[in-house]
Amino acid sequence: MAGGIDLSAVDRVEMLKAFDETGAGVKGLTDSGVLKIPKIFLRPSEELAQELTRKNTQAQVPVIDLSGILDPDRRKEIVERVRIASETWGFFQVVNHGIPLSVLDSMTDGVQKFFDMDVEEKKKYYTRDLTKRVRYHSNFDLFTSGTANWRDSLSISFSDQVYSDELPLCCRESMVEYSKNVTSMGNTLLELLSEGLGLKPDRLNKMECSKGHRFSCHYYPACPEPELTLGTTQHSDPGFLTILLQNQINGLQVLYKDQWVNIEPTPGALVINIGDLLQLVTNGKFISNKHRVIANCCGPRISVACFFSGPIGEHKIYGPIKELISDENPAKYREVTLREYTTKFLNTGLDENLGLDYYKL
Ligand SMILES: O=C(O)CCC(=O)C(=O)O
Ligand SMILES: [Fe+2]
Repeated sequence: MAGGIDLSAVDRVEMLKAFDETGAGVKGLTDSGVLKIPKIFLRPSEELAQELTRKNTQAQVPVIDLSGILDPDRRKEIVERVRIASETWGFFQVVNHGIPLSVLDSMTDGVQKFFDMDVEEKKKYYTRDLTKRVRYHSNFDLFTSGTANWRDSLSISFSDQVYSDELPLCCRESMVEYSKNVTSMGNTLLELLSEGLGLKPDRLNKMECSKGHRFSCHYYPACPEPELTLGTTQHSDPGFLTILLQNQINGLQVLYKDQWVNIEPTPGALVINIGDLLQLVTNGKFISNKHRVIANCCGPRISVACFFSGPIGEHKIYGPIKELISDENPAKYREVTLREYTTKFLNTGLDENLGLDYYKL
């Protein structure tokens, strides 16, 4: 696809290759002082035209206070808020979640340190080989998407075993610490979500929804023409659940009632969202909502998305949970192996992905 701009497909591929070969990413462009963004980042004009009418500055994503979660009455309240947010927004922020602010700050500092390294140092990790556990790249879907995004990323896959000596030294300790904390929080959230579905607290964890997680550490440099591009194209997340840490620079937006709503950075808060696989196993009760990141004239914006996507690379099958379907409420989605599902996601550009529609019955 040649995107919606005046560029032949051949020219476009050449430009993408030239950009990719630098290994310097979008940060390299801003560091070199570009004043105009290269054509590969330009969004189609019809998409830009829609922007003017699609903003909602009033609505606010629910913020849920997790303090007192072990007290039975308080827990009921929290479960109810989590349920409502998951059925309506598919997004919420959590505060008083128990992860110390120092652990969050050290994680974003670690990401900053990684991207601040010399290009030659960073290049040691620059790869599009999906079998690598540590991958630094700009736009995982650079060659499959219509428009490139104004961001670079460092992607880390964790399994039960933590391969800490493979992690870049500048952020190793903070990543391992954050990974421990976020794993335990993922389990807690899946318990709350199970209870919100009227199921036993361990139901989703028993399905191994929180087994195997991956960090996407995004770096969004300041952009000289932010209104012409995006930090992240609109999409829904493919996994079960995402826990997102963001620094204090705005940009994340969620689509609510067909309008974009800002998710304001709140110190110490984490953003939680339901992914496509959780929508699939809950038979559509919880929604995996579209979101995106706008580009910004100031920066860098740093975020760390932690995706819980089930046991990586396995043939495990997921479909709507039996207790949630009935004659009146039949299965809306077919069963799918995790391998088929993941392969499909990774081979499709973010802006071309049909999400769950592909698995609808
Ligand atoms: O950077 C962000 O705030 C969001 C990133 C995101 O949506 C993703 O990695 O799936
Ligand atoms: Fe996302």
